[in-house]
Amino acid sequence: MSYPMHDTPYSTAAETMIRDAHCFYEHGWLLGTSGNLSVRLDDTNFLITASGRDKGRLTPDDFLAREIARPGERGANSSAYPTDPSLKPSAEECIHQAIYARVPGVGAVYHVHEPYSAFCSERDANLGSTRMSSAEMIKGLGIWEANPRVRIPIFANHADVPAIAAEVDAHLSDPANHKIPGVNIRNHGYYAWGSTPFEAKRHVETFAYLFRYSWELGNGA
Ligand SMILES: CSCCC(=O)C(=O)COP(=O)(O)O
Ligand SMILES: [Zn+2]
Repeated sequence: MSYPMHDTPYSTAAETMIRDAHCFYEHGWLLGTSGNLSVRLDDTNFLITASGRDKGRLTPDDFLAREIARPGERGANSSAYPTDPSLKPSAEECIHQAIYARVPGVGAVYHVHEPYSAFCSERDANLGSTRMSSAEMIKGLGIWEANPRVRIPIFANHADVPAIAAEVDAHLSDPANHKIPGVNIRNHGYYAWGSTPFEAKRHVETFAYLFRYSWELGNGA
């Protein structure tokens, strides 16, 4: 399977994810093949990491293109882009599908296994969300209001991943829930998205700071 030439949406998306994944890996947020990344290619397709790859050492051969499902549909559609048929998409593709289908203008979805998000999810499971209380860093989520009241929702980590995706899909079917560009999966890790890969990366890093801040401060309420 030949990798599309340089300076195509496919090659640019792959190169961006290789670079961003390496950065997250160095932080310790993608250890042991954990996490997955995707970038939109056009109106109807995105490029996603193949399942089980070393996210610290991704190569251009570790991605495959998928078609975006319609809202509420379970997506698992191959794409018109050339894709090695032996590659298996991320086991969590359906969560990426729900985010692309429900949130208008999403250009990238990044999922990391960052430890403080897991600590906070255990502590705050009974509340259903974690309060993000560092007012200055909340600006990194694109929220600039004074005294923002920001909480990131926590979803159950069902063994059946499509069941997680169905709950994320239901949550995002309400546009009022689009203000926070992320969801946390209990004792697992979080998803963050943005209109571009740059913005998705900024949101991943901002959530990492905010979860650690919340945990270190012991601020669970
Ligand atoms: C040790 S990682 C377990 C699976 C997971 O949660 C994950 O994020 C990676 O799954 P993928 O199929 O995308 O490699
Ligand atoms: Zn995961």
